[in-house]
Amino acid sequence: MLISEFFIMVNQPTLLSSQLFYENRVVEVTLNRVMLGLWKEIETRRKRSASFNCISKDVSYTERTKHHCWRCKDIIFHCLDKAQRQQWVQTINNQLSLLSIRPKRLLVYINPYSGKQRGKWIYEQRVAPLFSRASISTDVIVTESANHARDHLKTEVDLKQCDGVVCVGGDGMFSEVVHGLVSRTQSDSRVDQNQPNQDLVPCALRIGIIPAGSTDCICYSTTGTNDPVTSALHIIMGDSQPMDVCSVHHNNTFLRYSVSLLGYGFYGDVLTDSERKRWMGPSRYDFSGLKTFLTHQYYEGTVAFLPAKDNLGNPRDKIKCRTRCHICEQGANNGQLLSGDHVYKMAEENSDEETSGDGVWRVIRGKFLAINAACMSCACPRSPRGLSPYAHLADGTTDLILVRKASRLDFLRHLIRHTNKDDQFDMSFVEVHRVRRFRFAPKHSNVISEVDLSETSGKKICNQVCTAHPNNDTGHSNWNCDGEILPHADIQVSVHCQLIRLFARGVERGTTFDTYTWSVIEGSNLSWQA
Ligand SMILES: CCCCCCCCCCCCC/C=C/[C@@H](O)[C@H](COP(=O)(O)O)NC(=O)CCCCCCCCCCCCCCC
Ligand SMILES: Nc1ncnc2c1ncn2[C@@H]1O[C@H](COP(=O)(O)OP(=O)(O)O)[C@@H](O)[C@H]1O
Ligand SMILES: [Ca+2]
Repeated sequence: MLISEFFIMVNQPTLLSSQLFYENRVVEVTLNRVMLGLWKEIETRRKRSASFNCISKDVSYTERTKHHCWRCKDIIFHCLDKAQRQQWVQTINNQLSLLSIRPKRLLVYINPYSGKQRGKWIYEQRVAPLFSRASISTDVIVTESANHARDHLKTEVDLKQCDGVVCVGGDGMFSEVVHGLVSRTQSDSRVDQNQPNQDLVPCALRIGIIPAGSTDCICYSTTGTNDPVTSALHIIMGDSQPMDVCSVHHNNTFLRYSVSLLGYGFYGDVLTDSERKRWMGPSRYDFSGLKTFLTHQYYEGTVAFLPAKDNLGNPRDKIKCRTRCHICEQGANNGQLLSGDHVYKMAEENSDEETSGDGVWRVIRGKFLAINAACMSCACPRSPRGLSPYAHLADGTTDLILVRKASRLDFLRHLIRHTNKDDQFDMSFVEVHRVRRFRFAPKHSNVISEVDLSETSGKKICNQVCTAHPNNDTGHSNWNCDGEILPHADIQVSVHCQLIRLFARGVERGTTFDTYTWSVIEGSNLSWQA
């Protein structure tokens, strides 16, 4: 018998209690009602013994490299006789069948070219054996070209035949799966994605990420690590983490969705340059990053944004998004309130504020080294706290970071702060706002005057943009949208609160809950503590 997690809560009704043998000692083992586990019977040479394997978080969690990592651990008990073993096997089996949150059938897409091109190896060697031990059946597709996974999900798959979709690769591969699933869900529900203000229908299936990419920011920000085994165990356990998705439009035409970084200026230029250097693997970003830094290009334009409600905090409040985050809960509640009542703030007469049906827009013009929107922290191995360390995964907002023109040295100081504990926003040329929607128009935009004419705020903002700087000709940058280059610089962005769900549970607080430990208590009793 093999159990891969044994999670026992105190004060729960006891289902089964027996004296078993553990490492040559007699121990009292109690099975409580709340027991999460995966298991299957295994052949054992000793007919009168049973073995339990436990999934627990790695007890060596104090080592920094092991932080937030989960590992498979084994505990072996020996039973007195076959009947006792069968009773345990059956009781646990019954309990497991009640855990409907755990996926039984998964659709897996592997990008064989992600990162260091080890996606297939990582899946086959480290993940597939765990799925099979958990009795999860899989349908595995190794992609043959870009957008293979997206188009397959959009048109071909019978989504009712699986309990979740797994992508093996980087942020780009995750983005493909998100596009496939979100678009499919909208077309099945006859929702038009081209309307920027359209409420979208949430996706029913959860998505799992087995990290094998170059940045792995989405996996890292939702689990606290980029470890494939940890991700596999989150999938097996049936964890669920809601996540915001930004829709990006140009001229009332849908362009793309984004879940992590939307970056114009610095990150757009890094990506544009790095695409030509894919052969370098993940280090292309460092190379292009250095090159872009030395180029030190700034861009002129106008940003207009709709601030988030005050109860969602602000990007510098030091409240981190953690498992079962209260801010994200508030965000979801706000969303429900707002759909019934779009006006939450009275218009104020101010030349830099525009009113629309759902609040007060603020308009900022300037010369920017970078304009970044982080819908989540964007923590990744390169920047363990991320682009916006206090951004939330599922609050319905994105943190809009405006980095104005500054000296090379100051910009370098700002960049370096992404890699240490210093506050990257505490600099005179950087400002950050928590927003629900925003627009950007580069200077000299011809197109923006046509943007969303149905909306009062849109019209006023566009007029301002088009008349403010009639004769400048600074070049445009590109938007980096989760690692894809957007074809337009003029964009409108709306955050859709909790549009998708991941097989993850967010980053957990501290270390006490991180570890499931067990101990043999004096008198040969065995108990577990969470
Ligand atoms: C001086 C060191 C400065 C380090 C600054 C690091 C900031 C890193 C923030 C990263 C945010 C990542 C957001 C995620 C984006 C991904 O969706 C997206 C796609 O990922 P995929 O290829 O895996 O599919 N990835 C990206 O767009 C890559 C962005 C990575 C940017 C790295 C920039 C490195 C900058 C180095 C500057 C060096 C200056 C040195 C001067 C002496
Ligand atoms: N079989 C394939 N051949 C070429 N490109 C692919 C294939 N499968 C997926 N892609 C594309 O590769 C790009 C990068 O994928 P990703 O998994 O994010 O790797 P990385 O993190 O190294 O950038 C994505 O834009 C994705 O659409
Ligand atoms: Ca968010």
